Amino acid sequence: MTAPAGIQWQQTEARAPAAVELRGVSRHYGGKHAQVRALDDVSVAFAQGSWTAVMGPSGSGKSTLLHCAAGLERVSAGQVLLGEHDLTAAGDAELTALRRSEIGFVFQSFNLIASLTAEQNVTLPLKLAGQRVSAKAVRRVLASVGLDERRRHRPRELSGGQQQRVAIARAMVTRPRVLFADEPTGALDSTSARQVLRLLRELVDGAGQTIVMVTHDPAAAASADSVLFLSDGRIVDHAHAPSAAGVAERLARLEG
Ligand SMILES: Nc1ncnc2c1ncn2[C@@H]1O[C@H](COP(=O)(O)OP(=O)(O)OP(=O)(O)O)[C@@H](O)[C@H]1O
Repeated sequence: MTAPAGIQWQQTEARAPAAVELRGVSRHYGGKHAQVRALDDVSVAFAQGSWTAVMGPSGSGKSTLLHCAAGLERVSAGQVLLGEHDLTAAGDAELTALRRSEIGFVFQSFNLIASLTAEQNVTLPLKLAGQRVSAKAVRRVLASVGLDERRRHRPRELSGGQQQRVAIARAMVTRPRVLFADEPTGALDSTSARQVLRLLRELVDGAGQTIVMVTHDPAAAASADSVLFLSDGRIVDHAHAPSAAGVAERLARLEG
């Protein structure tokens, strides 16, 4: 189904409240004469407990959408609502506090701190958020990603897939309202990628986690509940429970 550009798009038909919502969000870069509209009047609500993949050609605004929704970047116009919090109205200190307690972020390149063990990497967000550090809770979250026995290892002593699972544990330790993932399987071999996608599915089905994930990989996108397609900074299509072949075909049409 093709949605008209800029249409308000609800993530599921279900009436679950939105974990994060963008209302008429635009993000422009550059000056008056060479302006790029990275996001152009995007409205979308991501329901609690849903997993959405964001796809689109290179430069279509996927990372910008993720960064604006996660409060990593300010919008040029519109509103970003994270539950009851309006990120666009928040001052810098409030935004930092919200990012630390309500948002988890996973990157393609893991971004673990090389000098810290897996356990210390996972502990860090709790310390930054000023939360009590429970060694038991840290071990529990490492066990939930299958890495309790590797907790004393440093990133260089772990495989890419293991490092990404530590990064997911680190993002999840503060129990964020939304987990944002930017190409989480982009640097992994297919077996490790499948493991990471299985883990994300467990978080959604088992813990009701909300996930918004940018990916270029149709197989990864097909692991999500639904897929949002961007082109030129606008939502132009969406698919619910799509197959990898269906996703690849829609993407090819956009890239064509
Ligand atoms: N800091 C910036 N300054 C100027 N233009 C930017 C900046 N960040 C992004 N853009 C532009 O905004 C548009 C959207 O970029 P964005 O990175 O969101 O796209 P994307 O879909 O994530 O691309 P890719 O798949 O290649 O990572 C692009 O035209 C890009 O060049």
